[in-house]
Amino acid sequence: MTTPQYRRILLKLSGEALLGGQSHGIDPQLLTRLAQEIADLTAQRMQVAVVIGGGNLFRGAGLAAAGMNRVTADHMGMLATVMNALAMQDALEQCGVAARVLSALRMEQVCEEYTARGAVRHLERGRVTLFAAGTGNPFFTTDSAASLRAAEIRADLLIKATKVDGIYAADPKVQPDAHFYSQLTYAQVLRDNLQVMDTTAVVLCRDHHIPVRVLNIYQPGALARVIAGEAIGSLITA
Ligand SMILES: Nc1ncnc2c1ncn2[C@@H]1O[C@H](COP(=O)(O)OP(=O)(O)OP(=O)(O)O)[C@@H](O)[C@H]1O
Ligand SMILES: O=c1ccn([C@@H]2O[C@H](COP(=O)(O)O)[C@@H](O)[C@H]2O)c(=O)[nH]1
Repeated sequence: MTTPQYRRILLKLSGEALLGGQSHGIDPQLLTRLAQEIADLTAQRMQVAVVIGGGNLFRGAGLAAAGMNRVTADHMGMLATVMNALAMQDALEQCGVAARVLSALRMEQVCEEYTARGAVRHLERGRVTLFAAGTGNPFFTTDSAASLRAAEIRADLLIKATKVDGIYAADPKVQPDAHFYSQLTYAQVLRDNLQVMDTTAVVLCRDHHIPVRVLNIYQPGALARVIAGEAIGSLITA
């Protein structure tokens, strides 16, 4: 086993990718595989915090485009992230790993309320912490929540596990021949308006010196390889 290159990471998992091959909900096999990969990291004494998006269930912008009040729509989006976090908490527990969902919106019958101190305490005790309900505010995304939480808990690295292999000069789903970047700066991502992560998230990571690695969620073993120091996907640094 190689020595981990990081002590505390924040892993942002795409909600939409959790669909796997399904038309809605969560692919149970994909969930179990991801939970096992997270469990493998904790076995190396890594502290792992997780943010899961809500794109497999609801996105506020999509609901608002269909006519719903945007704030209500974003509340639904945030609740979707709570459901995904609860599913991952269960999958982790089935792998024998202690996990806690900490929500930015209070729902004490369901999970704990997020506080930075509470999160760090859980992490230091070896529990995977799942940050749910985004930032707790409408008009934000879970990418922004991931960078905010990464700054609050002083994560060494933010990993964005998404549906593409990394960062390209343009959306590879639109331009399949777009140039792939293995490493780039926060300034370049912002200047070229690369849409893989929203601007707020990139700026927060830049201001708090948090490197960001973007990789493909569908690539089994990618997390362990990154933690061992392999250069998979794309790395954003200063
Ligand atoms: N320059 C780019 N490089 C890489 N991907 C890009 C780029 N521009 C746009 N994208 C798109 O961004 C998507 C990832 O961003 P998005 O925020 O939608 O994430 P997500 O990981 O699916 O999150 P969620 O489902 O949780 O909202 C990729 O699937 C890709 O199609
Ligand atoms: O801080 C936040 C984070 C998220 N939302 C809403 O949730 C959905 C799902 O998140 P994704 O990042 O799109 O996966 C998002 O579309 C927003 O509607 C939020 O309001 N505030």
